[in-house]
Amino acid sequence: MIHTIFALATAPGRAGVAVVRVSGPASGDALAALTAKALPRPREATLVKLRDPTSGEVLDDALVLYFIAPRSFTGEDVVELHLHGGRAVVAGVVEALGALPGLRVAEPGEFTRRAFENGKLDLTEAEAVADLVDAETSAQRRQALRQMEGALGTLYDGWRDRLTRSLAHIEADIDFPDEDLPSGVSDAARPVLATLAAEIDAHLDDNGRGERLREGLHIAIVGAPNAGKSSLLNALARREAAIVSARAGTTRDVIEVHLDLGGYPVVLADTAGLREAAADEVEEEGIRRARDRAARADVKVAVFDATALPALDPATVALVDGDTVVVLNKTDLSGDSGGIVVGGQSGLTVSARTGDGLAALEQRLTAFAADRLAGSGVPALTRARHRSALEECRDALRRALGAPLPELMAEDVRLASRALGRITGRVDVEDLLDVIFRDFCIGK
Ligand SMILES: Nc1nc2c(ncn2[C@@H]2O[C@H](COP(=O)(O)OP(=O)(O)OP(=O)(O)O)[C@@H](O)[C@H]2O)c(=O)[nH]1
Ligand SMILES: [K+]
Ligand SMILES: [Mg+2]
Repeated sequence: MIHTIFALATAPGRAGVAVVRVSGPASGDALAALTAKALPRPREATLVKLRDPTSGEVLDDALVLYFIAPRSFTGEDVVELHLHGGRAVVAGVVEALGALPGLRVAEPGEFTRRAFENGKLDLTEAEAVADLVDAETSAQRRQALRQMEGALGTLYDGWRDRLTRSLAHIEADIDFPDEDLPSGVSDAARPVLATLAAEIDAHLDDNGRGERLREGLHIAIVGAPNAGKSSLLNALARREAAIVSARAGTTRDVIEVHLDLGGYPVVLADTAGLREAAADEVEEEGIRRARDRAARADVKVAVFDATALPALDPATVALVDGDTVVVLNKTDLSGDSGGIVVGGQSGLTVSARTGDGLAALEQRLTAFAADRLAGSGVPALTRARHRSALEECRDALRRALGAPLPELMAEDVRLASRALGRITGRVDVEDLLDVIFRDFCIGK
């Protein structure tokens, strides 16, 4: 029996409106039970009193919508209850729904999973629903919307169609080897497979742009103790996220803030000051974490202290590379000391205290973000899951191209096609679904 599921679709807590979603064959019955009335016309917002079916007590004056299968988000009968967003209202309605026969609370992602199982969405589109709900910046929103509209699914399905046609050619070769077919039909498949392998390679070779756009560009602030790293993080975040003090070795744990730089998501990390003689094992661990974070960051901000000039902290200098923005801080104290050049890069002069130079620093970081995350209009793969399936597909194509017999070629083309099909969910993906939909929150 298919259960009818329900859940609060909006964020929990007080709000102007809260939406409870119900999906499944008993949705209409549930609505009728709560209203003690005939069902409203489908897809037409209707104001009704919702009552507890047992006690008859009025729970809310609500706007309700009724969708009949298959014309709904999940492809099942769906009811949406737009309630006044108070905790007691929501609790009362949820409790009343739970008491009805055949209804149960939805699991995380279960609405979207049902939409997938009913053919309303492919897997990349379902994943995009989660990304859209999680999107914090405009670039993330655009990527999620594009994927939700099917940009990735269409690309992968198109590739899969080409493989299917090639496979037909190869199989013709196997089935009718003696017929007078134009010399070696499977030879005709070769250029098609080679082109596709090259296209997949180009798609994979994107520096993880789409995945990074989902997660944010990682920027690590590094420098000697007291260079002003935490002050700089706070100034960029426009809040006191990290403790600042005149004592060297203040910061130990890595402190992260999420920023929106020109529409690009950035995870900015403050780290412990680098020095040889750590005060204790806690600071030592902090420095280890700082180095680890610097090594994994997409971009580093190397902070030097203008009051320490002409000395430049050697541990920080050693970390400067092509992915580093060099910054000279505390220029409010140093008078006209001139700039610094580290690793061939002239440093930006800033003051975390007065805010001087911070706009230029933000611009430089935004340019890094745009360079790493901006798309060229081609949809980007957005998950490690897509990447590994595409690599599997490409490897199978390579094997197919080197296959000595049409039978072996056909087998590898089948494997390549299956790998593509798993991305969109066109082939057996039962084992994947729990993992994919587990990341959704309840009500999606
Ligand atoms: N005048 C002036 N003082 C600053 C500036 N930036 C930081 N400071 C001061 O320098 C001291 C150290 O600043 P922090 O931000 O704690 O330095 P840090 O690099 O995070 O230090 P650790 O966490 O110990 O490695 C504090 O007293 C700050 O107020 C600046 O631009 N100008
Ligand atoms: K400090
Ligand atoms: Mg600090």
